[in-house]
Amino acid sequence: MSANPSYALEAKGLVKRFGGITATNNVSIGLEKGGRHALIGPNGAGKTTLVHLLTGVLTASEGSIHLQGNDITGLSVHERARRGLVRTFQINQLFDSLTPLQTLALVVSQHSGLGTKMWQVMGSSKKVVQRCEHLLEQFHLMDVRDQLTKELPYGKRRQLEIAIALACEPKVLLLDEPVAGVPASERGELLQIVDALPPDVSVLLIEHDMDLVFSFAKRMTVMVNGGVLLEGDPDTIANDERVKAVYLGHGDSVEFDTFEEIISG
Ligand SMILES: Nc1ncnc2c1ncn2[C@@H]1O[C@H](COP(=O)(O)OP(=O)(O)OP(=O)(O)O)[C@@H](O)[C@H]1O
Repeated sequence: MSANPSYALEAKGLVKRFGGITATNNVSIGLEKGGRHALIGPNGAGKTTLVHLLTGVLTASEGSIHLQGNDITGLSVHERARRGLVRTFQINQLFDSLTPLQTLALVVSQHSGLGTKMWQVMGSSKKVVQRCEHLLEQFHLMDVRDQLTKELPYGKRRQLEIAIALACEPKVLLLDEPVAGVPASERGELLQIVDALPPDVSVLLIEHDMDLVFSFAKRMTVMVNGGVLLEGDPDTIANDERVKAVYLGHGDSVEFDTFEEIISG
């Protein structure tokens, strides 16, 4: 199946069945090159399943996925990441016991094909050092660069997660709930960082926080019951009665309150 050349990432007719449950039902989505696209929908709508299909964690029952015009439907997670499809992950225990500088040195040197003996690499490769410093600055981590990650405030950990993803030089970044669990006092810095992501990186944001969604996205896809209810610009989404009804129907108070505020302007 041919791909639309204006899309960095394009999924067509994705279906995922788990026994009798259809978690993703004929989903098509196109992320423009350099796009800022949000994927929203109530709990159980199928967002996580779709992300797993896009990244290759799950294999689609039907449908196709193209990255930069190339068919990646049958490729592994690793091969998709190597081609530039990167998802943010929660920091694991390995990174917890390192500092942000050590973590980024490890990721950058591995990504550059220099291996994981980071201190040798740090000492010998000016390129790795410069890239780490740039990332630390870009993600507001300079002040905590030498602190153990497990001791960082939660907001800084989330910033490091995005920095790790960017260290892999993605063409497409799947940004998975970047502000989930971050206290209000630490959100401002995180929002600035998300806003300042490089314009040439196409971003698909999966998020429940409607303030972030509406301040970030130029396009949105709303999923319900495994399918796409509507795709459009933020105004179209905010003013659509069906979208409003979905959020009302699910009675999710946090989403409903913020959504109502946005709709009522
Ligand atoms: N491995 C699985 N086996 C069976 N059913 C599954 C599996 N994974 C997901 N589902 C079902 O698919 C549907 C979609 O779930 P999914 O987690 O993708 O939704 P979601 O939109 O990400 O929800 P949330 O916002 O709560 O994370 C749900 O009904 C869920 O129970």
